[in-house]
Amino acid sequence: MSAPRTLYDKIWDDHVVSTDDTGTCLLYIDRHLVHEVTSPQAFEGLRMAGRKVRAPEKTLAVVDHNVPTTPDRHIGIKNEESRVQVEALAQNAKDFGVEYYSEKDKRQGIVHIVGPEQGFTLPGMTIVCGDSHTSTHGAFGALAHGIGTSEVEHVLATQTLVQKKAKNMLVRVDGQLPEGVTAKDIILAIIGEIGTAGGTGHVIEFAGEAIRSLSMEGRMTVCNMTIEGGARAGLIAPDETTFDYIKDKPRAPKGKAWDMALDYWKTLHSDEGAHYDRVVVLDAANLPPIVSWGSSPEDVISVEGVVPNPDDIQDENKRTSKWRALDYMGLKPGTKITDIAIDRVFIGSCTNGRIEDLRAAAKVVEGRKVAASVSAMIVPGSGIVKEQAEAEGLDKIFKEAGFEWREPGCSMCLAMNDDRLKPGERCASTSNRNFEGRQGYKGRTHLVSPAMAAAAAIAGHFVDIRTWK
Ligand SMILES: CC(C)[C@H](C(=O)O)[C@@H](O)C(=O)O
Ligand code: SF4
Repeated sequence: MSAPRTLYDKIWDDHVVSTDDTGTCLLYIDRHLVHEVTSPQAFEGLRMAGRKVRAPEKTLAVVDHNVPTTPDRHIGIKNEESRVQVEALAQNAKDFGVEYYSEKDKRQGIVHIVGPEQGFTLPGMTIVCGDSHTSTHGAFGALAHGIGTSEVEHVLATQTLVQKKAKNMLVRVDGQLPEGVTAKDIILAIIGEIGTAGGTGHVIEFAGEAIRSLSMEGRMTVCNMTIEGGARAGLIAPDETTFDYIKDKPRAPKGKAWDMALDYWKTLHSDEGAHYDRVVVLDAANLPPIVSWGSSPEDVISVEGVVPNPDDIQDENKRTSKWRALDYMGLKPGTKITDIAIDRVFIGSCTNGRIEDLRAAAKVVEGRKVAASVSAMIVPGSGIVKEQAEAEGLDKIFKEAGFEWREPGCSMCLAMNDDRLKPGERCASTSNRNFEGRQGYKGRTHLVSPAMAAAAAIAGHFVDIRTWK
C-alpha cells in the first residue's frame, strides 16, 4: 500500500510533468486567470518571441484593479496609467484569442470572485494568476498559486509552471463559531496566532468542524487571506457544500462529465494518518469578532480588547516596528477598540465582496442610518454579485441607510483607482491588507468582517456586533 497522502500531495502528484535532480518540478496548470496589472509584459514577451497562448480555453482574462466603480464609469478612465493597462488587456485578449470580461460585461468583477462564480475554478485543479490572492481558489480543493509576471508569460506559453514542492501544514479549527463571529474572524485570528511569516514554505490545509460548517463564501474568505500568513497556498477538501455550489455554474461539467468529475472530486481529501510538517489547532468557540489595530494583518485583537502596548514585546526590532505602526495609525496603547472612531467604511474586495458578505452587512444596516461623520460604500465583487444583491433588494437597504452602491472592482482595497482614503482618514475595511498607504497615502485601515464594518458605519466607531443593539 502506498503511504497516506495529504490533499496537497495528491493534487501535486497528479500534475507533475517532470522532476529534475534538485527536486524542481514542472507542474501542469489547469486554469490561468489573468488581470490587467501583471499581464502586459507577459503578453509583450510572447509577441516578441512570436509565440501563441498555448491553451486559450484554459485562460480567462478580466479587468478589476484599475476600473472605476462609479455609476458613470462607461465614460472611460481618466487616469492615464490605469487606462493604458485596461486597454492593453482588452487588446491582448483579442490578439491572443483569450476570453475577456470587460467592465461593460455583467460577468466582470474581481478575478478571484469571477473564477469560482463561472465554474472556471474546480476541485483538484492547479490554478494560477499573477496575483497573490489566488489562494482564494483553494477553498474548492484546488491548488492555487499566485505567480509573478515572468511566470505569467511562462504559463501563457507552455501551460506549465516551474515549482518546488512546499511542506504540509494543517490548521484545524474545532467546534462551532459563536453568533456574530465569521470566517473573516477565523482567518484574522489564525494570522494573529501564526504571524505573517507563520506559513512560510508551506501549503496550509484548513480542516475541522468550524471550517466544514462554512459556506463556500466563508471558505473563500479563509483561503483568500492564507497568503497574509505567508503560506504558498491554502486548501480545503471539497465536500457536498462545494459540489452544491459548483453544480449549475456556467462552466461546470454537465451530464456524464459531471458524474465522472464528482467521482474524482470525492477522492480529494487527506488520507488518514497523512503527515503534516506543522499542525496548529484553534477552538472556534473561543473566537471573538476581530479588529486589526496596526499596519500588518497579524496586528489583530478582539473587539473587546485595547490597543496593545509595544513595550511589552521582547524583541527590539519587532517592538520598534509596532511602535511605528501605532504612530502611523494615530493610536495610543490602552485605547479601547470600541472607542476608535472611523471616517470611512469599505465593504467589498476579493476577501468579502460576495453575496453572503453583502447579506451579512445588509442585515446589520436594515432600517438604520450611516453616522453623519462616516462616508461608507459597498462595492460588489462582480456584476453577478451586484445583480443578485439587487434582486434581493439589498441595494435599497444600503442606499436608504446612506451607503454608496458601486460597480464591481477592487476599488478601495488598494489605491490603484479613484477610490481611496485621504491622508489621516480611518477606515473600517473588509479587505485583506492594512499596509501603510494601501488604501491611499497615509490612509489608516482596520480589517474587520462585513457585519463589523456595517455596524461601525452606523455607530461611527467600532462596536461588538454580539452585544450591540
Ligand atoms: C496588483 C496585484 C499584483 C496585487 C497582488 O498580487 O495581490 C493586488 O491584487 C493586491 O492585492 O495587492
Ligand atoms: S480585491 Fe484587493 S486583494 Fe483582491 S485582487 Fe483586488 S486588490 Fe488584490
